[in-house]
Amino acid sequence: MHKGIATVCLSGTLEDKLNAAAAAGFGGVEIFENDLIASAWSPEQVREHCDRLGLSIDLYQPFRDFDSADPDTVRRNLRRAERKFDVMRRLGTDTMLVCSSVSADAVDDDELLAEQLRALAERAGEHGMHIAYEALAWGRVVDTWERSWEVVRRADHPALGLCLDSFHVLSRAQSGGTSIDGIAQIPADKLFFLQLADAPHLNMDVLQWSRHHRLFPGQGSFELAAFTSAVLATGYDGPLSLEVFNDVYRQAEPGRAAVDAMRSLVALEESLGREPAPASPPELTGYAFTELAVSSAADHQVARALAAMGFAHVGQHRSKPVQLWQQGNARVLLNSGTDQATAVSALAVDTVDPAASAARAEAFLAPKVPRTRGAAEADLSVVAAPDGTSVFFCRTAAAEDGWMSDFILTGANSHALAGLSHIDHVALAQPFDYFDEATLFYRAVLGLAPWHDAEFAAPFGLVRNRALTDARGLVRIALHGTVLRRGDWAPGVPDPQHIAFASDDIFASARAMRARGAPLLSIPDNYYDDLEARLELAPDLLAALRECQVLYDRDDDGEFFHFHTEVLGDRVFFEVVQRVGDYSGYGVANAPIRMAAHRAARQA
Ligand SMILES: O=C(O)c1ccc(O)c(O)c1
Ligand SMILES: [Mg+2]
Repeated sequence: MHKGIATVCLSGTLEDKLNAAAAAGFGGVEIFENDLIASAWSPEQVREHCDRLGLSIDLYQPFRDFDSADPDTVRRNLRRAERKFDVMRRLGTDTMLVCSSVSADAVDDDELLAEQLRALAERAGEHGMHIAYEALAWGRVVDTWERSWEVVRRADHPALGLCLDSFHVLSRAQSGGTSIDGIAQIPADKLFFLQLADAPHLNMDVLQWSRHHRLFPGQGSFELAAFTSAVLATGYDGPLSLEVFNDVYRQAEPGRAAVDAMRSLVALEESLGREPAPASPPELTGYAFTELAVSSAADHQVARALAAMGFAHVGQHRSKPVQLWQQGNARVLLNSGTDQATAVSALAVDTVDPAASAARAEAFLAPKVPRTRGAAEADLSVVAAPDGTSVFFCRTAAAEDGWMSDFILTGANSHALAGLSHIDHVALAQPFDYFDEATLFYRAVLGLAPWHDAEFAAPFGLVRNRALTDARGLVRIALHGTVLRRGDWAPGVPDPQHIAFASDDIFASARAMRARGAPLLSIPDNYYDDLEARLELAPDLLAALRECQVLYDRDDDGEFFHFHTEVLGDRVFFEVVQRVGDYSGYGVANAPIRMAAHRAARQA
């Protein structure tokens, strides 16, 4: 389908926005008048530039509050509209957006409102143009799509139709004010335009919600696929046009934001099952490995910690300063060949079809990471996640030509000295500005689904957590970040990252690691006193938790046990977890305890 984007979604001047939209592969744009008025280009020059870029101008939005109880205001608005039809002719566009009025003098009479819109449509028709009428959720009188349809139906003019905007419809539907049920019955020739935006569920003033928090489809919680399907069921075949007002995207580099936006439409089309969509995500079977870039100073520190946790140095890369450490099926690469401070530099997922995974990543515009590779080394596909972490597609089971054959085995044994079996999850702090982009990236590229969302009060600020996982829970990625960053007081671990390993006997793992001298994190006694008060744990269990410094959580599905190492380098630590029953969370309730404990450990 024809994909468009409103200029309000992107940062910069009109020229910046058009160039970014075209580079990301959009076929059209909606131009908001302010962008044109501030442009040094004449409407003809804008049109020529769009032609050169292969962009159509699908819609022009020149003004608000058209209708009025005051006849003189209506007369002036009609005169102004005539001038704008002229601008639209010069731009080469034929659809004008008119939103329902938010003004105190908005017409509160469907018949009169229909008459005023008919007068506008009559003039538009004379210029070969159309009016798309849109109900704003906070419109003074018309605030649902049903009411806007009633008015358009009454006006009964061929040059007047509807613009549906998913935000207005779905935000109102959340509070029960409207529903998508009747949309499919709108005649296609009366549906002139479709604007798409997602949003997180928030309980706040709808105008503020719309102006600051809209998101690209797939980044929020709205049912965009159901909404869009209802619209397409009418027979609508106009543009799918993104209209996202968002504080981050309005400041972000427009080229990158436009790619993110395009990714959201490709994903939406896939969920509609209409287009020749990218092949569905190949099944993931777990983590092949996680790679840490280690600074030379921390190099030995991380290796020592892994050894004390029961890992063995089982392999050395043939051509790079990279070590493979392994315990059970948990594999960690230590790469000392970068100049980076110690950090998670790559995730490698095991997929049943690495080539198909890579093709899917390409279809979703994931940036490829160029690699150097020695003779006879595995040809691995790598893309960059929004925070810069490399994502590899591997198939560890394919022993002959798999990634592990790039390593010369040391002969060390990888049996589970401390009971670790595999990587349970990887947790990555996200820069605030990339949080939503990262959600969509992992959702689209890896086919993960957003799972647990949580916000919690931590010692150094509110933290937002979002975990994404595949259907079987074999690849879990936990994203987190501060909701707001202010000032430079930074006593916590800056942008922490951790790798969590699974154990099926957490106490045995903790004891084994302690005996081997692992740098495990101490937990305050207060925590265990509170656990006892809250959860009435059996005395033996509580004693074991306290002795082993293990944190505990439970919910209706099961129980969760976990403990952590101290921070290695500036920001990385390890976690060991045990899931019991169907517990699928991450012990978020304990995160503030862990953060305070990391701070205390650094001061000690
Ligand atoms: O926030 C607004 O004013 C506004 C303007 C135009 C739209 O299409 C819309 O959905 C909202
Ligand atoms: Mg809109």
